[in-house]
Amino acid sequence: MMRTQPLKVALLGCGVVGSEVARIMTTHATDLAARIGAPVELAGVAVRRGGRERAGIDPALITTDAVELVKRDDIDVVVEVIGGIEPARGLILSAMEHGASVVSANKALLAEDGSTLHASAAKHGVDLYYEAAVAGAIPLLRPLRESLAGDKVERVLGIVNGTTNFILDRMDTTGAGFAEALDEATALGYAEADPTADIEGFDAAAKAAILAGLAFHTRVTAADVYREGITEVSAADVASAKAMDCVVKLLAICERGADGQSVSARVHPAMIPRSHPLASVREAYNAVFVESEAAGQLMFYGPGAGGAPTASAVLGDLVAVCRNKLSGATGPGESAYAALTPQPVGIARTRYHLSLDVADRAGVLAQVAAVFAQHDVSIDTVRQQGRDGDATLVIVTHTATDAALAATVADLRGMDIVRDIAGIMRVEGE
Ligand SMILES: NC(=O)c1ccc[n+]([C@@H]2O[C@H](COP(=O)([O-])OP(=O)(O)OC[C@H]3O[C@@H](n4cnc5c(N)ncnc54)[C@H](O)[C@@H]3O)[C@@H](O)[C@H]2O)c1
Ligand SMILES: N[C@@H](CCO)C(=O)O
Ligand code: NA
Repeated sequence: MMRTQPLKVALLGCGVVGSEVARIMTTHATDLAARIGAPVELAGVAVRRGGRERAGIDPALITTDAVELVKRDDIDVVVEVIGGIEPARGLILSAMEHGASVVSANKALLAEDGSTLHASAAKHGVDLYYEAAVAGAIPLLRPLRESLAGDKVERVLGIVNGTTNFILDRMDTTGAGFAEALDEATALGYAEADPTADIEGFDAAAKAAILAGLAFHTRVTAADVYREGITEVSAADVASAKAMDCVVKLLAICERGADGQSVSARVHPAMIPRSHPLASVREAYNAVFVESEAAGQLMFYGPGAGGAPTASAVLGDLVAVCRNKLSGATGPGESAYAALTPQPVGIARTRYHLSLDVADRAGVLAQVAAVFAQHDVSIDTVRQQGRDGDATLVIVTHTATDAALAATVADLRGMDIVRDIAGIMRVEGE
């Protein structure tokens, strides 16, 4: 039975994502009503600066006073697509206090202070959904929160930032350096005017924190995530990867520790074999593997950004929270019961690629190998290229801890026979 009284939605922010949310709410109104069981009505749109016409939005709905909008008694759901920590956090908390469920796309806020938002949602008996916050349109958080709630997730591994994937893909296909590829990403509208959050890995680290929290039923914040961006990835690194039939990707990796009591989350560039499915993720696409005990390996792939794809995820959440409102229920809240300990990256074990310029004379390889052995870092392969009395040793290790590799590199740097060390990069996916 269709309820005639509409559910009222307040939209906070009308930028890239917000304008698409408003458009889809209008153009799909009949279908949305049928799927929810009641019409949904856009009851107010908060913008930063008024006085501008916004396509398809009744000017009477526009306000520059988000604070008042979220306090309105008649609002059932608040959709927050402003971004950043404040005023988004204050507005969401106020909306919940006034009885509204919240849909947000705000990874920065969820990764910094998701538990405060979840606690407020629980206290006020409302929903907090945020599928759009990680990997845009790709259904990923709901599968983790709901579909896999009966399984035991062991590892989440993926490409969760489209801008950096675009840049690394260009470096791989054209041989361009980082700066040149970034310029192209900016010109094509993939990178923002200030690309820091993407290229330094902050965006991916926020997403990794959210994924780790959901996967392992533990509170994980952005500060718990080890983070390296892609600004130091050189054309030479990409060429070294190619020589090993690998490609460089910015990966987010969330793992349960071997002790069963800890979790590690990290974001860094890594070489992966071209035969690995993540190697075929091109341009600005995202892809995430989830490995769980009973299900095995699952792969989620699709557009991780953009107005319409992100709005698709927001609308899915809007339908879910509206259905919950009508049935008087709420969806899953925060699940942090496992309370695993977030671990520093030093304990994570990965393989490493490094390239050493050394003097080309008898005994050098043995001396270099001895330093690896001293730190219990086992060498998998060594490739030597001679040039003008010097030689380049391209070494790939077996799995080692970050701490052991760092100590090895520090000792190697102190040796007379080692002229330079370059291309230090983790190797994943083998
Ligand atoms: N664009 C994407 O591809 C994408 C993908 C996934 C998630 N997200 C997330 O969605 C959110 C919105 O991103 P976006 O790309 O639409 O950003 P945007 O900058 O295009 O839009 C944000 C809008 O909020 C407005 N705003 C700022 N302060 C405000 C206030 N106090 N009251 C009302 N409006 C205010 C700004 O004027 C701007 O128009 C962010 O949290 C972002 O991380 C975006
Ligand atoms: N800047 C992000 C947008 C989606 O969160 C990206 O490049 O993936
Ligand atoms: Na998503």
